[in-house]
Parts: sequence; C-alpha cells; structure tokens
Amino acid sequence: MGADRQKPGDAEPPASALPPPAPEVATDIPAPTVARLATYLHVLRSFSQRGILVASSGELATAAGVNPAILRKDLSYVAANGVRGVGYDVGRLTARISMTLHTDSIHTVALAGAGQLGRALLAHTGFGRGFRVAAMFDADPALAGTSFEVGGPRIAPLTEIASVCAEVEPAVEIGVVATADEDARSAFDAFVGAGIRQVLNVTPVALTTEADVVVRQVDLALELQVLAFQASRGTTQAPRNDLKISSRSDVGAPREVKAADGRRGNAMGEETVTA
Ligand SMILES: NC(=O)c1ccc[n+]([C@@H]2O[C@H](COP(=O)([O-])OP(=O)(O)OC[C@H]3O[C@@H](n4cnc5c(N)ncnc54)[C@H](O)[C@@H]3O)[C@@H](O)[C@H]2O)c1
Repeated sequence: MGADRQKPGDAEPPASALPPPAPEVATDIPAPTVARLATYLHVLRSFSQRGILVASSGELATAAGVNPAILRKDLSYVAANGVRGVGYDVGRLTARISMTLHTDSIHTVALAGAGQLGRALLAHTGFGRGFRVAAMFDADPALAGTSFEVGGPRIAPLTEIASVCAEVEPAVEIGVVATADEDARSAFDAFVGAGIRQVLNVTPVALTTEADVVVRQVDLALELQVLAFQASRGTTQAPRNDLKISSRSDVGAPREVKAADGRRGNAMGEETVTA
C-alpha cells in the first residue's frame, strides 16, 4: 500500500493547486510528419550538444531543411508550444518528441543479414537512439554463434528465429531485412511468421504481405535516382522536404498524404501536384 495514498476524509485539493493537465499528444500522426519529427529530434540533439538551450522555429526549420510553417504544424501534433519571440526550449521539445515517437524507451530490433550493410546498421549511431539489436540472423555457417559486439546478440540462422525471439526481452518489435536481394523474401517471411509486425527493408526487393505488417523501405540508390532526375529536369528550386518521397510503406493500398500546401502524395513515394 502506498504511503501517499489518500485517506478517507482527506479534502480534495483545490483545482488551482492541481498540476495543469498534461497537454494532449495526438496519436494519429501522418507518416510524413512522423519522419520529420525524427529529423527534428536529430536536430535538437545536435543543438543540445552545442549548448543551445532555446531555438526559434526558423532555426529549427532551417536545420531540418523544412519550411517553418510545416515545422510549426508538425510540432502541434506533439502539443509543443514555443514562446512567441523566444522559441522552443530545446530540452523540453526533445522530451516531447521522444515521448511521442516512443524513443524514450528501448525498442528491440532483429536484424537479418550480417553482411556489409547489416554491420554498418549495427554500428550506426541511429541504433543508439532508443533501439537495441537483440537478435541477429545470417545464413553463413561461418558466422553462426559469433557476435560482433561484446555482450551483443549471437548470430543464428533464420531457421532458429522462433527459439531466438522467444528468449528476447522485451519481445522483438522491429525486423530489419538486410540480406542479399534473393534472400530478402524468405527473411521477411520468417519475420512475419515470428509475429514481427514492423519491418525495415533496406534491400531493393519489394516486400508485401496480406498480414497486418508495416514495411518501410529505404534505398540509397533510389534516392540518388530521384536527385539525378531533379538535376536532369534542371530544376532551380531547392529540394523540398515537406513531402517524404524516399520511404515506402507497403501496407495495404498506398495511403495518400497531403502536404500543408495542398500537394498530395502517397506513402508509396509517388507525388502528385494538385495546384
Ligand atoms: N538501402 C540501401 O541504401 C542499400 C545500400 C547497399 C546495399 N543494399 C542492399 O542491402 C542488402 C545487403 O547488402 P550487403 O552489401 O550487406 O550484402 P552482403 O553480401 O555483404 O551481406 C548479405 C548477408 O546476408 C546473408 N544472408 C544471405 N541469405 C540469408 C538468409 N536467408 N538469412 C539470413 N542471412 C542471409 C549473407 O550470408 C550475408 O552475410 C542487399 O540487398 C543490397 O542490395 C541496400
């Protein structure tokens, strides 16, 4: 029984003495906003490392490569209020975005493919932002039982995914497919079969399923192609970051997203302009 439990007869504190209610944080946030919030978090952390305590929306927007109106709209989803003429408290805003994106807690990741890219992902600081690679899988028998880090996960073949995942606490939330192209499908199927419902696919292979699984695909070659296309169009406009055209979410039909300026795109990365 807690010592601070209210005893019968205790008077309710006056409303004015109660702490203000926690600001509402939206739970239904558009995917492009989620992607940009992750970018703002990165920017805020670099500000904090440089000793910057307060930042204006203009400064944050410039560092994140978006326009300030979009930044302010995105931040309204996390109920973050800046002070007019002053800006946002960097620490408080970091905490609010972290809470919204759930990066204030550790998420468990399983990685399939311990090759060049898989190792780079493991070493990437991104995995220090609230993610822990707790299971690693590779088909190479020479890697079986080995580990890349002291205390890190031991590499196992995907045939052992059920028993490996059963021992991981907390349960694996996200699977990363970084195998050779021709093995991406089987790795994905193994993840889905093991009950993993969020998958990051870094191979160029399209991975879809009837199951209720969210797949995000990241492909650097595709990014380069998009930039090359922009260059060949001879566009003089700065690239826009307010529509995410790099990532694909392959769950069900492409979901349409609408940019603040009325342009529409979908989560498959296709963008249409409705002038
Ligand atoms: N997203 C990007 O921008 C990007 C960049 C480079 C490469 N890639 C892609 O990433 C993938 C990996 O590239 P890489 O350079 O690391 O290749 P790699 O050959 O170095 O590594 C692939 C690893 O997958 C393992 N593997 C093969 N079959 C497997 C299976 N069934 N289960 C588990 N592991 C298996 C191999 O043993 C190997 O260790 C490729 O699909 C490549 O096209 C993506």
